[in-house]
Amino acid sequence: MTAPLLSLRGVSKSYGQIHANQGIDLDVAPQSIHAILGENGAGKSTLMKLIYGVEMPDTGEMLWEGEPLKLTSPAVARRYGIGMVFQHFSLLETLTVAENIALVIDGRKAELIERITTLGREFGLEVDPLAHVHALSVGERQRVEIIRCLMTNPKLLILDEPTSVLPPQSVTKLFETLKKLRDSGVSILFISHKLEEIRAVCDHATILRSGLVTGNVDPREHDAHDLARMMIGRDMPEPAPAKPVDLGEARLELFGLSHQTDDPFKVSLSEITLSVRSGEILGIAGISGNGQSELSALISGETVLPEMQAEQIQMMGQPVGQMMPAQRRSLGFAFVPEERLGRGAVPELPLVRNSLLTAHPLGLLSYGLVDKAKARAFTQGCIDDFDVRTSGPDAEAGSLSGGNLQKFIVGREIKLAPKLLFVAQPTWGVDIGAASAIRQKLIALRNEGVAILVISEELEELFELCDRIQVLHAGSLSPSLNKRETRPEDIGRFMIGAEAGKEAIAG
Ligand SMILES: Nc1ncnc2c1ncn2[C@@H]1O[C@H](COP(=O)(O)OP(=O)(O)OP(=O)(O)O)[C@@H](O)[C@H]1O
Repeated sequence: MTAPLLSLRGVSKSYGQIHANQGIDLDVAPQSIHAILGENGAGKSTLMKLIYGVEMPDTGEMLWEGEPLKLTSPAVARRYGIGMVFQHFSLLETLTVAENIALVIDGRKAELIERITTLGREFGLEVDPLAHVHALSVGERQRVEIIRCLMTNPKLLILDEPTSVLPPQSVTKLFETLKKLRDSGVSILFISHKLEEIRAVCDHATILRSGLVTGNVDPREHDAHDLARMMIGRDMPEPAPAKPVDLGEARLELFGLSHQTDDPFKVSLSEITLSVRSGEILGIAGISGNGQSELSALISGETVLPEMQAEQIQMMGQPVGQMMPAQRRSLGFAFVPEERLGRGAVPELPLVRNSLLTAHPLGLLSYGLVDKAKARAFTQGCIDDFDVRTSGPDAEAGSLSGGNLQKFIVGREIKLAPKLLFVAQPTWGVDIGAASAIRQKLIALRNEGVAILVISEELEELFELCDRIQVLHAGSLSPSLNKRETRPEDIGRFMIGAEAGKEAIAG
């Protein structure tokens, strides 16, 4: 290979007892798209933090174009030409694109607008510099983040799971952009759990397992199955088939539910009708920002309806529109919110305390006090059953890697033995092995007669999991589509609103 742009030699980083990166050797070639692959908690984010100067290695050395590299902060990294686009965007919603960029890039406004437009045209990152960020789709926001990074003229661009937030159309566009960037001389480090994407866009892949490099391959020469084996160290389990189950009673029903909002950042819902029965999984497809969070809040009880609409949401045959979340849970409802930190778990609290948030009715309290032994046993059960990689029940939720925290939250809710389970983005950020384990558990629950509602942006996931699918677009829900009679393209048309008003195949 030509002399590397960036080299790491024997780089290690530990957090207390946890060896997040151990003796990492890595060479990133100029003009390459280089994937970093690994299970949840394998150490990918830690490695990126070292390369972007957010953290410093305990031992080992880094070289930039053959010269020793010491990064004491992201500002130093940027001076070398290392840029990073984070998974969670950092744009201010009330400002325009140009104003956001002006916060970090020097230059007169007219000049910045000109540069934003030129870069956009050159790399397929078109976005209106005068648009307010709140009015942009997720794909457009990501383009703004990438443009902002490009305006610092990076030689190395780090993208942390850039496709997890994007609808399929934008993923294809992003890949074209990345190839153009590579051809113009930029190297890209790309973290993703989606093996097919890595095969489509990357020319090199480094695989991490438990903080160690376990492989360096050309991903185009290996199929997704091979890559998965290198990541998890064993073969992938086959998906569990959904058994034919006699459908039972309706456990969640929404009757023509409309909900208006004056908030310009929120979506009003119109005439939402759906029903989930015992023994089935209903999926809600759609690009986020089309009313998913508003619908979730209404179902979970975070948003309570006025009295006249109380009957429009029913759980286990009872009107719940006016009930608080805890009352709904007492009927046998469990919920995994999309946002793990803050909504699904409190980052500063240990896992054992996070168990109590929703599992306290399982006898974890006695006479109003926490039964410590029971709470620990429940938490340890979740950790064991859902293969949560952590030091134990006392670990702070915020110290778990994203995917491991997701496994913990899904596990906690499943262990409540709900009658009705609502999961938003069940495998967001979860690695391929754990994602298939979570899906298997959901299908097993369905086979046992639980009613399950899933919101997901990943069509493949919905096709694997669901019996029926409905698509949410601009606050309206499509008719129910029976999975067996539906193709992904049919769903895709509803996702972009092209099918609105047409009759669909009833499920
Ligand atoms: N600030 C921290 N304090 C304690 N432990 C940490 C910290 N940051 C990371 N870890 C631990 O280091 C290990 C590697 O985590 P890292 O976030 O790098 O994994 P990852 O491969 O990016 O995972 P994911 O795909 O789930 O995001 C994990 O065991 C994690 O719990």
